[in-house]
Amino acid sequence: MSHLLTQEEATARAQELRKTLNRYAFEYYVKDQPSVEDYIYDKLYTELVQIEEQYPELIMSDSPTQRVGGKVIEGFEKAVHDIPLYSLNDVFSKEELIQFDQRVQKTVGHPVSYCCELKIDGLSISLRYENGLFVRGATRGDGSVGENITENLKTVNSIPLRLNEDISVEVRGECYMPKASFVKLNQEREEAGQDVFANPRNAAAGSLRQLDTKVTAQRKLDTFLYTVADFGPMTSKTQYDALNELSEIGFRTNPEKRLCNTVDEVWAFIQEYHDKRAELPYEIDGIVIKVNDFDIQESLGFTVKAPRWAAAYKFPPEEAQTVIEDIEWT
Ligand SMILES: NC(=O)c1cnc(OC2CCCC2)nc1N
Repeated sequence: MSHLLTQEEATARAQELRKTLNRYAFEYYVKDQPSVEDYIYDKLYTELVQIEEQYPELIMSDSPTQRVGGKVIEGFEKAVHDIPLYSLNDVFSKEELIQFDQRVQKTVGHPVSYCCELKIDGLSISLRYENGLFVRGATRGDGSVGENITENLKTVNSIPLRLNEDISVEVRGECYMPKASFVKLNQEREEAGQDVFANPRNAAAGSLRQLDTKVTAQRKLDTFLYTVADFGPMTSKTQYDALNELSEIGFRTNPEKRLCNTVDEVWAFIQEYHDKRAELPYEIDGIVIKVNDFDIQESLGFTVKAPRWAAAYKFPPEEAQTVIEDIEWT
């Protein structure tokens, strides 16, 4: 119980509590390695809530008390992407994968290494940080203009409100609903006589388009980040290293990545995760293959809509689910 603190004591204590609580939350939601029991977190959280009630001017944007939502907004403002979000060229067979690799080698003049990642079936998001603080979150939209959903994304526990370093970057990734959360949500909706969501991707889209952020906060969404758009002071020269650097500065990244030196190694990764797909705690709809070296990516460039240095190998849809309707909101 915090006895009545002076303004100065409260300021110092609130800063210390934000720092400690954000570290505990990073360990729990991003590294999946909590270092303290929940009751410790809850006790400190309650103390911070009391201090913020006593001194509301001490409520900072990176305070964990801001995650519970509660703002009801009128609508979503537009969010212009200074650096566009690209889509991916799809391939559907080993032959098409080999053709992709041949085209890359022909342009580059030598074999290249690929960073292979699971293709998470969620919603693309772009996150902007200034001096370490989360300042804007947006949907992909048409790649150039999306919707500002910052208030909703603040309720997603794996999105850091403050990075481990006070740097300015813009990163992109996927916001998704874990399979277990999807099943539980649909059971609740069915019991309440509401429509159920066709799949976790629709459920995530529906959850992020909520104007009442308290509803978003209850939906247990999660993230995997995979692209650095504005590097700021980040130094990675390859996609594989960039994924590790994203994790170091505070983002949740998918651990199932693999550096492949030949198209046969890429194919082995594709087969391995096609077989593992059903046991993953989140839905994937394929594998993303990216030329690993950023300088070589730059030499390959982009077509109108997609990079020449990446391909998405698409898995056939899982057992056909009755798709009620796809929420048209990319
Ligand atoms: N859904 C995914 O998991 C995913 C999607 N896209 C990308 O990379 C694109 C982004 C810009 C060019 C390549 N990687 C991913 N892992």
